[in-house]
Amino acid sequence: MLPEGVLINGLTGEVSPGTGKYTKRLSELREIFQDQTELDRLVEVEGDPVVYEVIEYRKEGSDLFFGTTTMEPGKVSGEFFMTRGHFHQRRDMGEVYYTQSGHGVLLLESRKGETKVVRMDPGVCAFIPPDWAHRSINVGSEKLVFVWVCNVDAGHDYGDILKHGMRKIVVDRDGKDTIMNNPHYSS
Ligand SMILES: O=P(O)(O)OC[C@H]1O[C@](O)(CO)[C@@H](O)[C@@H]1O
Ligand SMILES: [Fe+2]
Repeated sequence: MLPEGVLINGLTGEVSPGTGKYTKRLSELREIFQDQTELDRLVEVEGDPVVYEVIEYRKEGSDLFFGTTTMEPGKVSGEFFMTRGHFHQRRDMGEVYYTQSGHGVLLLESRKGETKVVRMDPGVCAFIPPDWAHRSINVGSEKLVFVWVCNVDAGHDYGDILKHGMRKIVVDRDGKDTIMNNPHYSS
């Protein structure tokens, strides 16, 4: 394993050299949005738009890996495009998100049910403590691009968020991103 400088384009999220990538489209995120009828309509009319793309840089044998998440702007009945959201399988491992461009909200929730919000504006480096669920939301009108750094063993635990939702949602109210209680949250 040798050191290496990796070029990250803060406007497009391109990683050179990257070692893997995936894309999430709206139809794959159906369960996490409030208005699924409107989501189905958007998928039909807009041809299943991309919501976010993740590109990673990972080296076999390293304890750390990093990458970019690039989120498209968009809404479903006023609810902004967001990631699935997850806890880490390893409860002792956190993460770092460093925003490069665009504007977002990082929604965090502890196991005890505390909610925190960190604004994702260019230059903000967000600390995600171990055992806090995290979801990023693009509240702007351009791409939201951020770099994340994590332990390779952290893993993703999507189960709890998928089953119960998060306690808060982020919606457009009169042109302003607004944090509201999730009417569909189930404890
Ligand atoms: O894995 P999710 O919740 O769909 O969100 C994707 C984001 O989370 C990560 O898994 C990093 O924790 C990245 O791949 C990306 O920032
Ligand atoms: Fe994570």
